[in-house]
Order: sequence, then structure tokens, then C-alpha cells
Amino acid sequence: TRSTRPQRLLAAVQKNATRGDPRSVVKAIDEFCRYTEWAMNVGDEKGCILDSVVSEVNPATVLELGTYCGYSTVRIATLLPPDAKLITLEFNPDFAVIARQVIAWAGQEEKVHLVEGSSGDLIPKMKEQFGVKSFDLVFLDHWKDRYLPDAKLMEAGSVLLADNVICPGSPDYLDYVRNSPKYRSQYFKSHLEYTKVEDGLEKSVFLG
Ligand SMILES: O=C(NC/C=C/[C@H]1O[C@@H](n2cnc3cncnc32)[C@H](O)[C@@H]1O)c1cc([N+](=O)[O-])cc(O)c1O
Ligand SMILES: [Mg+2]
Repeated sequence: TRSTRPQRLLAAVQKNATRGDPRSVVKAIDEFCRYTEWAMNVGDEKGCILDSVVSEVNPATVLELGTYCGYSTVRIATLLPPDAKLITLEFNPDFAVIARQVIAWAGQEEKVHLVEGSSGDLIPKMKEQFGVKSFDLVFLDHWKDRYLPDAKLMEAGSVLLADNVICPGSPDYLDYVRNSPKYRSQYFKSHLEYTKVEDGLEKSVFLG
């Protein structure tokens, strides 16, 4: 049967990236998605904004919602100190299988804990299951209609960084974080990965 897009993306990583070199994995995925087959990774342009926010927050604990193929997982993990923890949630087992191999190829397994399941179920269990009361940084890049309900599950002090607030868009989430006194929100204008369409990231600092 025909391969899936994540399988073709992984094959491109294994063919073109150097094992243990996370930057070469990021580059291989970006080249594959730009010149061969588009895929919904945060991409190189928005990825640089993601990198700058991760470096600024310098988090000890990170939660990523929506692993997909592990592109942003690798970008974030590469910037974390050895004792930092990145928990990434993915409910599609086929995507999880691919992401684990991309993360391994990049040599980032030690810092990454990929948990299979849905954010709505897992976030309430974070404390008891992983001993993490709150995260220093949360990267939201999963189904756009889950951003707001999941943000409300996590109001325990952290910086939220959301992908795609313009395209495909998450209007209810954007309205909430921009108008709630609990957040100081900031928009980073960019483009939808590998295209000229406008998109951006929204960084929202929880004020308590
Ligand atoms: O739709 C987009 N992203 C949805 C991402 C979805 C990914 O997160 C997982 N997931 C979903 N809810 C989950 C809940 N819990 C765990 N994993 C979950 C899905 O299994 C998938 O791996 C998207 C679309 C475009 N686009 O141009 O169309 C561009 C982008 O950058 C995007 O991120
Ligand atoms: Mg996205």
C-alpha cells in the first residue's frame, strides 16, 4: 500500500540528515517540505521565532501539544539544557511511531518524553503521572479548536506559545488570551510554513 506523508518525511530524514545532528534533521525536513511535499511542521521561518522564545524563557519543563512528526520537538529539545524535560503529547499512534524515530535520529531521546494520548485527557493527569505541577513553556500546535479548552486546563503559571493563530486560525483562543486580564499576549507576525500566506505565533504570559 502507498506510504504515508509522515513515512516519506522520515525517509527523507534518514536519507539526508546525519544521525545525532539535530540541525541536519531540521534542515532535511524543511527541504523535504519546501521542495518535495508540504507538511504541517512549524517550519523554518516560524521555527526561528519558536527558537527565540524558547531561548528567552529558558524553560526547565516544556509541554508540546501535537507532536506530529517531531519537527518542533527536535527544535525545542536542541535548545534545552541536559536536565530539562520536554513532554510532547500525540494521540495518533501512526504519527507517534514516526516522531519517535525522528527524535531518535536527532539524538534528543533523553530530553523528550513522547506520551500517546489526547491533551484533554492527559493534561489533568500531568501532576500525578509526571510530577509536573506546571510547565515553564507550553507550545500549542494541535487541533486548533483544542487550544482554548486546553489553555483553560493549564492556568497554572506558564508561557503559552501558539502556532497558526491566523492560518488555519484559532479565533476563540486568540480572543481569550488577548482580552483576559490573566494574560499578557504578543503576536509574532510570520508566514504559514513553506508559503507566502500570512500566519503567526501568539506568545501569552500567564499573570496569575
Ligand atoms: O491542523 C494543523 N495542525 C493540527 C495538528 C495536529 C497534530 O496534533 C495531534 N493532535 C491533535 N489534537 C491532539 C490532542 N492531543 C494530542 N495530540 C493531538 C494530531 O494527531 C496531529 O499529529 C495545522 C494545519 C496547517 N495548515 O496549513 O492547514 C498548518 C499548521 O501549522 C498546523 O499545525
Ligand atoms: Mg502548526
